[in-house]
Amino acid sequence: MINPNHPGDGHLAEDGDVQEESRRVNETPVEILCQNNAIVLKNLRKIFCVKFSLSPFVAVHNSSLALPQNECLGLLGQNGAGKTTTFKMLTGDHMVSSGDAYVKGLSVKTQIKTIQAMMGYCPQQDALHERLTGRETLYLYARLRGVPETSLHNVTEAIVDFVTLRPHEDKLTGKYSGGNKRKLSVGISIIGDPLFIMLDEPTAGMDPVAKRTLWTVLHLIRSSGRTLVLTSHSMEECEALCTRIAIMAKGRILCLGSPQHLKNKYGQGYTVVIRASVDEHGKVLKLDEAHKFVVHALQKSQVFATQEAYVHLQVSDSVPLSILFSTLEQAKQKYKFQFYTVQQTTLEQVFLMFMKETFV
Ligand SMILES: Nc1ncnc2c1ncn2[C@@H]1O[C@H](COP(=O)(O)OP(=O)(O)OP(=O)(O)O)[C@@H](O)[C@H]1O
Repeated sequence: MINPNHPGDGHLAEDGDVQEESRRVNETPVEILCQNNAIVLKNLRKIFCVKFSLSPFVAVHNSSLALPQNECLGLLGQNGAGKTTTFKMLTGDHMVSSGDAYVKGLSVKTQIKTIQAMMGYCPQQDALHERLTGRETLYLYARLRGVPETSLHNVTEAIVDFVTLRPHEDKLTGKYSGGNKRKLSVGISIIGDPLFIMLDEPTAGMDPVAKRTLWTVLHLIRSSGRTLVLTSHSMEECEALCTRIAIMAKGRILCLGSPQHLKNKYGQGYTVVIRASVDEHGKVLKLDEAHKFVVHALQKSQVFATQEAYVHLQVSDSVPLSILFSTLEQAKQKYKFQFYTVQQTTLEQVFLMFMKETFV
């Protein structure tokens, strides 16, 4: 994807929605943007000076967006896309190189202390003291947050239940599993009922039950008028929690919108998965022939990924389902593959397609 607006700068193209949002944010005075939005990024840029390298490294290129209160923004992208760097400029962990970001109308460059007082933060690496128990940790952070002594017990008890740490509250955090450490870190971030909650990969390493419980908690928190920003590698998590998703690559926001909008825009059609047969020596049989037959017969389809005995095809929704199924049945008879599945494109597939297109 070539972007004429950024010559020599990675040549990645932002989609129309991102360009429109950037134009709107950059042309509107900050005071007006901040009246209607909880968080505003205005040409936010981060450059790192790299040791032993003459050229500085641009980790985040001029990001601009405005997020209304009571929304949850998900930053998605491959490793090194610039999610954490963007995030850390909002929390004050990284200095901004140029541009600015505003939280409730306050600049992260000049008013970060006031912003931090309104913000809960779950960093990517758990910042826990391993010789304190979970309960002691919550007491410590609640005191630091300024929770009155008389409320300490109730506040910490509620959080222990919220993040399902009751069976582990009196164990030393140094003995916690990775998932329980994440639960405690998320618990710390919601102490004091902050207006803004920043979560860097909040559910990494959690089991599926704990994850879903936490999604419910975060959903409730957002419904009560809080604004959330999270980074995640889980599309399922973004679909469950985020009202807006920004997909990043090489320091740029490439597309922006609600999960449904992104699916409608990029995920039109069906994903077909074919599982080929395998002989007694583990050799995959006639997978190439089978998908070539299907792609040729359907025309509006393409191979999206192959993996051992599986091939994933993207099929346009202009192909009638009757034709799609009869073609797949014919191919199944002809090439004797084990089975096939047809499903509507998910957000995960949108993301993978986007990344594939971006990095070819
Ligand atoms: N302190 C630093 N000095 C130099 N380069 C850095 C620094 N921190 C991050 N980077 C670089 O900036 C780029 C973006 O990193 P960042 O941590 O924001 O990515 P990410 O999208 O959060 O990735 P991940 O999903 O792996 O956490 C990477 O290429 C990284 O190597």
